[in-house]
Amino acid sequence: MVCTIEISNLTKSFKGKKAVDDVSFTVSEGEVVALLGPNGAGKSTTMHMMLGLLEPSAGTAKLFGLVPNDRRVRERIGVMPQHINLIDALKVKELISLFRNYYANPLSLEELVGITGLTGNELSKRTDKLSGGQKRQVGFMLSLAGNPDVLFFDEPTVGMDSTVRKKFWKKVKELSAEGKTILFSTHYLQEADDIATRIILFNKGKVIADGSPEEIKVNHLQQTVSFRAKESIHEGQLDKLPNVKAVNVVNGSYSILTDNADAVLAELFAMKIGIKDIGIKRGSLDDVFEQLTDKEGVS
Ligand SMILES: Nc1ncnc2c1ncn2[C@@H]1O[C@H](COP(=O)(O)OP(=O)(O)OP(=O)(O)O)[C@@H](O)[C@H]1O
Repeated sequence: MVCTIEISNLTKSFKGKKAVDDVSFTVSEGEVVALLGPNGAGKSTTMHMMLGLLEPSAGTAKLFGLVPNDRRVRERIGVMPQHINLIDALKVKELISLFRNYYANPLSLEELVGITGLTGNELSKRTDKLSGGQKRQVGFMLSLAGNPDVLFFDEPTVGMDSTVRKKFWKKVKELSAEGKTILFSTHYLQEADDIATRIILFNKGKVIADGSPEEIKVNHLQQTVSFRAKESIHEGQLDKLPNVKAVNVVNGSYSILTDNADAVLAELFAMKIGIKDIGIKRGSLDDVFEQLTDKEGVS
């Protein structure tokens, strides 16, 4: 796999406080990576350093082995920032033409319109007459103008209604199928779970988990083993078992929180307490997010 993005020990401090703290990772060609994390976790700051919009306090960000501000990099990337500022005096169509002129091999206007599905009426509007959601669609279009290999979307779907949001992700999936590398930040765990091949979870400026949505769930998610028992269980007996993190009893039904449900079940059977009505529940990505960010203590 060709390494497209290489982040090494990236750090950014604002007034002595670390917004991004010694972050390292690589992204290979064709990956769809979600940067996930609570407000202020450092996602945008990391992205801005990758794009050469912010100078790192320490460490490096390289794209295609080059510094982000290199012209050869700029020609191969497309960016949809969190706050989209369009030139007010221009009509959408004029703005797109302007952007297409920046690139050696731009997509045609027809291709770009086809991708985002804006109507002729919207294309003839001045950009200051667009709604917030329409501005984001134009931002999406502009990010694709140069037919880039790598796309960066910073919280792309904020302000999009559900229809536009669905269309947007459908298109992103198509772009990914074409082999484009895509990096996006989001607060919406469902989006990350549905779209990303990989999630990098940020908290307090650090990467606290990195893997496919499935790997993150398997490696980081605690499970709940629930059961009833024919024999009585002494108080504290379950808490002493090696893989048990917490025990809850409601009306004779036990719930055990654990990282290893198989081991807990083996221990319960070995106790010969006649366990029955056994259930194992593994939570969602939401639970992982809460567990990991809580453990690290979100400020
Ligand atoms: N220009 C700046 N000056 C001072 N502090 C900043 C600046 N930019 C970001 N920060 C701080 O850096 C930290 C990380 O911010 P960042 O915007 O990267 O987080 P984020 O994960 O993208 O958050 P959100 O999800 O809210 O967009 C925050 O504490 C923020 O206040």
